[in-house]
Amino acid sequence: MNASSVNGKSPLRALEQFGQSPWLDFVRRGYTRDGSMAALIEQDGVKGVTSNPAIFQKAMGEGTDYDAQIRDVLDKEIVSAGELYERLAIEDIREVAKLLKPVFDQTKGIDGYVSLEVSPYLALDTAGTVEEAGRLWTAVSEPNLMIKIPATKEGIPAIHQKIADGVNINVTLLFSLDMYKAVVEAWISGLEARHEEGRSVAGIASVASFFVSRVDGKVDGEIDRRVKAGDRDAEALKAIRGKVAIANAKMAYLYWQEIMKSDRWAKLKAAGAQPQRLLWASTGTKDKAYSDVLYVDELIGPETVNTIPPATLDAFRDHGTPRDSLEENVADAKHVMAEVKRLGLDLDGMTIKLVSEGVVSFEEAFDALLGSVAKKQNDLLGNKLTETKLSLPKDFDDAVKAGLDEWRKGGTIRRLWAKDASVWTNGPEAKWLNWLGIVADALKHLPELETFQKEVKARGFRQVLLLGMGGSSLGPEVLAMTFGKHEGYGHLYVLDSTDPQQVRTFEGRIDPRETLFIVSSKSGSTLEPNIMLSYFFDVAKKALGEKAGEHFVAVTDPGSALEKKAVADGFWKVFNGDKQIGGRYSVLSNFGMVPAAAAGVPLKLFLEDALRGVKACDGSVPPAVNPGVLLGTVFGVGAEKFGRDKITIIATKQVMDFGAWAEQLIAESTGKLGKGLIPIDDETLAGPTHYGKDRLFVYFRLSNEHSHEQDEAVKTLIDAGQPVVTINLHDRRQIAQEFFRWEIATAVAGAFLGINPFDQPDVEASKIETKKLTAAYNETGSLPAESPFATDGDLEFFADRKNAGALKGDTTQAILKAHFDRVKTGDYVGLLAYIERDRNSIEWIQHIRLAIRDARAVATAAEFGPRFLHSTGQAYKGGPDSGVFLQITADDAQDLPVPGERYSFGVVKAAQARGDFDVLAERGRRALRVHIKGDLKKGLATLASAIKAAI
Ligand SMILES: O=C(CO)[C@@H](O)[C@H](O)[C@H](O)[C@H](O)COP(=O)(O)O
Ligand SMILES: O=C[C@H](O)COP(=O)(O)O
Repeated sequence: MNASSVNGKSPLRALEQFGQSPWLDFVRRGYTRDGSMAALIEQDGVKGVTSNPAIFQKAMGEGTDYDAQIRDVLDKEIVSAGELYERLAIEDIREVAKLLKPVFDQTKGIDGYVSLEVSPYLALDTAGTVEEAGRLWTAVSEPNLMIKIPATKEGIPAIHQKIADGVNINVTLLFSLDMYKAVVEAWISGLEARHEEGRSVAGIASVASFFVSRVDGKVDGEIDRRVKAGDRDAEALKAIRGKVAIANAKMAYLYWQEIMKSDRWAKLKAAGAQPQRLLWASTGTKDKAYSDVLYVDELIGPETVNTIPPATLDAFRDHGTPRDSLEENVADAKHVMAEVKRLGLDLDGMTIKLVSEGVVSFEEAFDALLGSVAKKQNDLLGNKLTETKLSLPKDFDDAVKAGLDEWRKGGTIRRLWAKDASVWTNGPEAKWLNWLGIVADALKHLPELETFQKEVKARGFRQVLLLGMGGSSLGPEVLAMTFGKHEGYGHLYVLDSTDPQQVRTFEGRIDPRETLFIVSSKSGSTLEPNIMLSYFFDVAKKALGEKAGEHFVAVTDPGSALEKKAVADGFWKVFNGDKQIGGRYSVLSNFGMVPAAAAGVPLKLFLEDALRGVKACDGSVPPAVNPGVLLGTVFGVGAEKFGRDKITIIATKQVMDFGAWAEQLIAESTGKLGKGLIPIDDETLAGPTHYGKDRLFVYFRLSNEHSHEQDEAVKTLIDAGQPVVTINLHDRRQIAQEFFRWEIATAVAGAFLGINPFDQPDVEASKIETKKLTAAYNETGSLPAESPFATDGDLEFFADRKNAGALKGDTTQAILKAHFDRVKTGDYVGLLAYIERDRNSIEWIQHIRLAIRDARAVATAAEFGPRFLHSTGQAYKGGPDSGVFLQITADDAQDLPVPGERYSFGVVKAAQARGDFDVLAERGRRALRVHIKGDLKKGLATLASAIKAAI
């Protein structure tokens, strides 16, 4: 038996004789399950348990204790790291609560509690704390649970509220007498509020966790600093070293005794309330010069709790000195406090600092904890998640790490999820963020989509033709290209052009009698889908008569002109979008899901994959392991710090159309105010010498495709020091994950660039210019006259005065040479072709872009109008002034009328090209338009030779 035993009991067991309840400041599943915790309760008289983020970080961050439950959860559900942590923590807390229940019963609810802390991220958020405290209380649902709320300024009203709600509360991070007084007030007034409302105040337990050792840590540090600096009060300072924390705690106890004598308390006590006890926390000795049981020995007194970490508990059991120490030497304690004042030690300032440091250190512990949980989750999910590998030069990699840490410290991904516009420009961003919740929403409405899918199948459509632009067409196009045709469903075609020949080609691919037409337009007022609708409705009417509407479905925002038209024309169905989701962020909403349903894509599986992406990018997943933040940080840091703003997307064959969607997302979101990222899609891979230092490569790779050659080529780039992000998809369906991940990444990159990633001012500008021109046409029957500044055979050259002035020359080659000679290192060349996007023209434009890239080692973009106007067009006009553009227009061999309009498709396309050019010119961009007269094929061939000769 130990020398300090009392009445034959171990020092630990003896504490109860002095009215103190020892609690254990520790939780770990293995410890609970292997009987160790039960032994402490039974043999050592431990009467309660506390947890905190740091404790859980140690428990969950190491070992395999939690793997079985993690596996079990992941088998059944798709969850975020935050949700997973909560499941684990709740299970731990419930298991401990069960072990402590006998103590709770025996002590009639005085002891036997286990504490679970609200997220430290909410420490400065009253409403969030109130909500989470209530949620955790309900989720654990054990009578002997205490919810821990920190004693911050914002925590105080939450404490009041939750006590009034009848929740057991452990107030944590309490360092000063003043704050303790505020806590007591919150507790007592919370009970009073209940009492006044006639609700019972019995059985509501509370402790105020007064932190001890950290106070000495802070004060002693200051004392040491002053002594070292030769302070004239050095001796007096040394005399109180290691004594302030205990004296401070004793002052709190004196205050508690006063309260217990107050009339306010007497009333509540008479009504059956139980006192809020002081709990000594942070009682492990940090300074090795002191006794390892100092903060237990000296703070023993009636109606108190000491929550003791395991090592201190062992030490106290071994050589603690139980005695009534708390009320001992009170005069000395007062003297110490007086000395603190006299010696000018700023205890108030230090305790304020301790609170904020305490919050930060719990946040950091929580970050680490969630990081470990996310990592474990990723490991266990394996191939169910896409995989990302960064191959960045050292300085780039370091800057990315710094950027991620900046996001971690700022809690920025949580702020993004909370729709906090200060992440970007403090502008109207918050109202464009409903895409964050759209997948969960779509899953809720799955039955509606599945019914539609069944009906489509039952009606036996053989083709599905989607009419839409940009955000309304590019996502569906990825689905069509990536997933192909599904048995029993029609082939999905996506038309996003006003080129008469292109429209005609699509018309030739369908039979209106067996086609389902999907007209997609968020605004419902976009020119292209409206005229495509007029045209194809006419086509359908001719084939189906009055029943034409039954072959049409509209996807549009509620109340749009398209919705009205759809109703008036007897469309089969109208699906609504969400007005708080912009087009390019809408693929996982009805804008992607309706065509997916019509094409027979397995919706549930697709959305579940999308949900995996959502959960992986959740606000609870720390930046370093959050795939969205990671990619966005690489983009943002690459552009801002290294000038690597050409996001060059290399993809394996089966997933290559993703680039066309990503291109719009990136360019339209970030390319504004002279800043931005320029996506370079589908530019065939070459050797390192063809690339400048402005590139960042993303290798989007379906792992089961045979892409050995591409892999090797990418490796060569990495070896040559080019930065490459490799994204491995294990299944095509994981495109769904990547959709969401790239949306987050774009929003994150936007934050790094300091722009609003949800508007598109310059796209609007060209729409206005086009409208002016088509309106003029409707009035006059022709577009405003224009004349080329030069003509060479079948090629005519147009430009604004400034560009024309810089492009002097009589021959095609001379003009083109002058134009391409304006290309500098770090620039990119954009070929903007307003012609039919068919195999020949795609081959032509690819051939030319590669020739330019190889001759000038610059990035190239090959785009078709008017499609790109709703996509990269934003960045070309609003982004960095590093683009050199060659617009290509041509005579239409055969125009196509737009039913009900004076203008034709050809006129619209011409107006769009001119509107586009006018805005480029107005923005001072280096641009030239070449118009091919007569035969297109011949004209393209002439142009190709001239370009090659000019570069
Ligand atoms: O607040 C409670 C109990 O209510 C404790 O769990 C408290 O968080 C811990 O005692 C401290 O965080 C431990 O502090 P320290 O030993 O790291 O200074
Ligand atoms: O990216 C969006 C396009 O500009 C089309 O807009 P919309 O869906 O309102 O027709």
